[in-house]
Amino acid sequence: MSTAINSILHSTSDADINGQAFYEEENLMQSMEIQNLNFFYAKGAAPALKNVSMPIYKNRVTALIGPSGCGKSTLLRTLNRIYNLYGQQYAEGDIQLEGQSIFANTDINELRSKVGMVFQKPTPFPMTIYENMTFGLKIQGKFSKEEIRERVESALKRSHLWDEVKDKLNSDANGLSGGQQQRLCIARTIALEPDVILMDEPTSALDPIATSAIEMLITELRTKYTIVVVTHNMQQAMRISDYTGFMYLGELEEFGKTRQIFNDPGKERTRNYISGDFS
Ligand SMILES: Nc1ncnc2c1ncn2[C@@H]1O[C@H](COP(=O)(O)OP(=O)(O)OP(=O)(O)O)[C@@H](O)[C@H]1O
Repeated sequence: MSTAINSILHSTSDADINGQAFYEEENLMQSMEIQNLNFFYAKGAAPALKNVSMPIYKNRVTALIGPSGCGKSTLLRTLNRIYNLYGQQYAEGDIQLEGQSIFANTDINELRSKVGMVFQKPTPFPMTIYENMTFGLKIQGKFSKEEIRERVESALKRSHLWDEVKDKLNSDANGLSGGQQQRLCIARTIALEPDVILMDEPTSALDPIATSAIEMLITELRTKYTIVVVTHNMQQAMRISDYTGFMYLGELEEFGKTRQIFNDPGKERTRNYISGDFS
């Protein structure tokens, strides 16, 4: 399947337990496409990802689930080539972003501004709230002061943080609560206006109220961004994602609409995992 043919008529019509067809989606676009991807942490090492192929649909939330060590974070980290920071690690196969290979002639900074990342633990830089927001924008070197100010305000508003921080933009970002710090990290990513936002267990360090705020934010953000989220929390995957990939031992065992994966998985192993028979 080529990303050049970006518009996909998704015409499955599997029935749910009540006999309703609810898996249909029309005119679904692909933002990224992972094609026969293998990943190695070192030369000669066993692959951590084996022949993974899957679409990442535009303006949808895709959850990656699976038991510990199955390769969820590894797969996420290939999508903006963050693994390139570590010398020996390499990927084989291809990943396309808007129809272009991210491996061919790619300016890595440009890729990372198009495919932003939010980590498990909130990681504000040791700077003020405002400086956290402007850091990436300044590195790009193409925005006026006024444009930067506008982007900061707009991203903080979209992340529902503006009202809480607008009077203390020059305070240390580490003075914010964990949930606020994570929303700041999301806002910082959004300020760069990426196409895709990668989130690696973005709520696992947060309490239930902060978790709920981030989940609502993710659901809202998908109107503008494509989101890929790694989660161990099956309820969370069901609440926030449109598509789910179940991984097992470095392979993509099953991929589909979240409702289908959770209501009517195609594979015994997926069924066992989501019903808690192994973790
Ligand atoms: N830096 C590394 N060097 C070598 N091997 C690694 C490294 N990081 C991960 N691995 C291995 O790659 C495989 C996939 O790990 P990965 O962290 O992607 O799994 P995961 O599904 O995200 O796990 P978890 O749910 O526990 O976070 C595992 O076998 C792991 O041991």
